[in-house]
Amino acid sequence: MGICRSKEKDEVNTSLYEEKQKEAAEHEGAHLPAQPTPAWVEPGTTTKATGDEHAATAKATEAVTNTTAETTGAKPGSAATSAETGPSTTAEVNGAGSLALSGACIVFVLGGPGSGKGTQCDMIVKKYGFVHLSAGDLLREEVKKGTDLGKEIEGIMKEGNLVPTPITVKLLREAMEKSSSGTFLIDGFPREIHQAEAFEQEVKPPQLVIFYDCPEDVLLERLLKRAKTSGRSDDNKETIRKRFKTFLDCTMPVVEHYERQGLLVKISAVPPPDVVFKDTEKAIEKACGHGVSKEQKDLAASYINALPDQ
Ligand SMILES: Nc1ncnc2c1ncn2[C@@H]1O[C@H](COP(=O)(O)OP(=O)(O)O)[C@@H](O)[C@H]1O
Ligand SMILES: Nc1ccn([C@H]2C[C@H](O)[C@@H](COP(=O)(O)OP(=O)(O)O)O2)c(=O)n1
Repeated sequence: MGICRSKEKDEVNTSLYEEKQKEAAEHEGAHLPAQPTPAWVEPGTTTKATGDEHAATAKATEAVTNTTAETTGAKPGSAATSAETGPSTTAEVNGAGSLALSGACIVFVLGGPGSGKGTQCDMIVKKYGFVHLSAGDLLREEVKKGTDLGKEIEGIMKEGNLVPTPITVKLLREAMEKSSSGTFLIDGFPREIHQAEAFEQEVKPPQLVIFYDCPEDVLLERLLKRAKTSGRSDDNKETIRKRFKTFLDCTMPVVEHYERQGLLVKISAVPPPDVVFKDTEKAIEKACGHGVSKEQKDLAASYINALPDQ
């Protein structure tokens, strides 16, 4: 294995940062801002950094913690304000998970690279009006910004590896908090057990986990076809092979984890999209009810807009 991140690998950031802070204070009297402890790290449980592999994580997570406070406008009780107020975290402030999202209906959408997660999510949104959040898209948006953090993320994705959990969970939680909807499709997440634990602690557990099952030869063919138009730097043969390995090593344990919990619905992703969608519909309606369709929402909005001003 070796390419999956672990809770310990991400915790390493905290200890590296603490070491840097101490060094700076000792040698120059310089002061680095306090770093918020990730919600799942208990005080005093951080592990020691052991190699270069950890340095990349440290740099990337350090960048995200620094930009969090700058970009989020530091809402009360958010991870951003905890940078200023010490050890309190979102989970501590709100209890287990985010209070604002406690009533949300969450569906995780998993499957190998190219299994059709995005395709099915688009169809679900059209029919049921969920908010679709793709972890990969959120990370690619960061890359597009061209920031130091974006460059770090780009390097990790090009290698077919997983971006540190604190970064992905932060991006997802912020996107969820910005939305007024209570129903979310979280696509391409969690990619490893550690991500599932962090999300469940910071936000809440999912109602349903859909797994699109597809053999590698079919996935490869689809991805190579998609590569002609996607413009994605990770849609090349070498990176695709690495992504398959990451999926088997890191994400399949997540699939098995939710299967044991009775939350998983496994759907064959081999047939054409509309056939796959028939099974998708059944899974969604069983777990979340029919919800409010997009048409119903649009209709309601048109009535509200037509009301005369008070
Ligand atoms: N059921 C399917 N049958 C054939 N091709 C599909 C199917 N679902 C998706 N595709 C195609 O496969 C490629 C990968 O689909 P996408 O939805 O981007 O996958 P993912 O989000 O899982 O990476 C796309 O080019 C898409 O058009
Ligand atoms: N939870 C996640 C989701 C995606 N990533 C990174 C690593 C993945 O190879 C890339 C692309 O993921 P995305 O879900 O967009 O695409 P594929 O399912 O691989 O086609 O993003 C991550 O590190 N953590």
